[in-house]
Amino acid sequence: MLEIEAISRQFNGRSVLREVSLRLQPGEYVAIVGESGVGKSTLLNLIAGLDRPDGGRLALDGVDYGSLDEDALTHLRRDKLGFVFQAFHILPHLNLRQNVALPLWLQGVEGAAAEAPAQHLLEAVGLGERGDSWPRELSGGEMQRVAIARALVHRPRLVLADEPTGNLDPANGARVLALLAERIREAGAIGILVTHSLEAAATADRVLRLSAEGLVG
Ligand SMILES: Nc1ncnc2c1ncn2[C@@H]1O[C@H](COP(=O)(O)OP(=O)(O)OP(=O)(O)O)[C@@H](O)[C@H]1O
Repeated sequence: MLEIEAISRQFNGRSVLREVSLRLQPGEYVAIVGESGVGKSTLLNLIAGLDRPDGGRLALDGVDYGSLDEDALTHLRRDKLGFVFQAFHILPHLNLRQNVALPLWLQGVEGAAAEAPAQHLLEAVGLGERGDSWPRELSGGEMQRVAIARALVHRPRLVLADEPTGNLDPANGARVLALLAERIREAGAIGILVTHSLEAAATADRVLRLSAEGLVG
């Protein structure tokens, strides 16, 4: 279970999140919408353990983030999280299959045991023929699909996606959203999709709106 209890975050004395709370059970997939600048990415970064709240509590499967040092948070991210960022963080010196296999390598999975699921995910995002290509050869939308494949390859308990279809045409956008929903449901994972697209949000089970009043469903 993901527990977010009254978390707050300020930047330079300006309050961005005020006592935001949310509880999600395994298998729940929600979309978060809201005006630009309201704090959606800030909230995802806190849930990912990439940033710390100024107040409140976050816990995943009973483990309180506040009790974890940076190393332990890195391990939690490595083992339990799949994150599709707005900037894709694709590594230029690895080919596409290797980029997708990376979360498995970090868990100590090697060789075909990592490459086969990576290839499978590349096929699922429509890049099955491109495993040997290099990131510099890709379009923005192709990079985005590689990032999504990489976020799902290690079957994470918690999938966070920040505007994952921003660079995609409607057909590829729909394909990626269907893949996200399918993987989350199949694995009984928790999914959070941040998007400005109401059409994309509708592919989740529930849509929550973030505003100054908090998250409203
Ligand atoms: N590291 C930071 N330092 C200072 N201000 C920040 C930082 N990160 C975010 N902010 C501010 O917090 C506010 C919320 O930003 P955030 O990116 O979370 O919004 P968002 O809802 O995701 O917006 P968008 O829909 O435009 O992506 C913005 O005003 C932003 O300038």
